[in-house]
Amino acid sequence: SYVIDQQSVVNPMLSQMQASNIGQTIVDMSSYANRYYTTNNGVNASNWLKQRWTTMAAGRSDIAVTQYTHASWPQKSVILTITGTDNPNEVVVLGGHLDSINQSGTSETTRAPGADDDASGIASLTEVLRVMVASGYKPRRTIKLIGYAAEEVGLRGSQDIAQNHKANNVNVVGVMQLDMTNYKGSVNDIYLYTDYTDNAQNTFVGNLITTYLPTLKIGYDQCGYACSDHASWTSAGYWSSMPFEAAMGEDDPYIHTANDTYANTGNQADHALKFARMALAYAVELGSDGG
Ligand SMILES: N[C@H](Cc1ccc(I)cc1)C(=O)NO
Ligand SMILES: [Zn+2]
Ligand SMILES: [Zn+2]
Repeated sequence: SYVIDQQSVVNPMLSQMQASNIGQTIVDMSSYANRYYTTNNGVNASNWLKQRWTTMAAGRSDIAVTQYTHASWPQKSVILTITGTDNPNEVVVLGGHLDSINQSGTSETTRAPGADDDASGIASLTEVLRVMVASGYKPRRTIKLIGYAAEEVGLRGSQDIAQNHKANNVNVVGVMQLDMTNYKGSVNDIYLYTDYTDNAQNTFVGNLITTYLPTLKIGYDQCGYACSDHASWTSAGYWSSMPFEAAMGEDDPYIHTANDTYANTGNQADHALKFARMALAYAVELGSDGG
């Protein structure tokens, strides 16, 4: 049952969230030539994120940051775990992918800044982390923030991780994917994709938006294929949602090229801030349930 009852905790946190912080993370991540899953740049970008999240979690003994080693390529996924206080076996997952790609082929020096795809999603999650730590928020359930490796080459990092959670019978109660959050290509603000996701959870996410972000307009659409890491969790039997920046065909036209830059999303992160706020509400409302 998706009860919305944490207003006194969520609303003060929402007002602390700032687009400028999201923009800085996008700039930092897109400064690597690329974040491709097989390059040294790609490996270094993963290590950068691990260090960044580790620094942000300093002082919190309930927060651990690890890298997930994938057998057949060098770029690691990054997993931040906030262990729940009295209901830690129930797990809430929020993710985005840390890799990038250039559709013409990506070698060590090929330019693939991936500012929107998907530094924007990682940056949105990073702002969620910053505000949760600043507020001293401690969830009852365990919350995991995941930067997946190798999404662009077949959702491979999330496939490994989702299947690993399934094999270990981890009770993941919900998954949210943020892949491309900063290019406002359509009339509505947040588009909930209805294929390869869970309908009941999508309804909950819609209710979170109307409750906490009432000025935002919600759209619905379908990818028609497994278009991001949420599909790995769905195929492992978990409930996932994929809030996306635009309607199909109206998304960022620069993705998978050297022109997927912060400048090409207007050197601002106002659109991504909507997704960060939605993600915070999702994390706290689901994370605060006692079981
Ligand atoms: N294909 C996806 C992005 C993507 C997802 C949905 C739609 I509609 C259009 C584009 C991708 O590149 N993810 O990294
Ligand atoms: Zn992509
Ligand atoms: Zn993507």
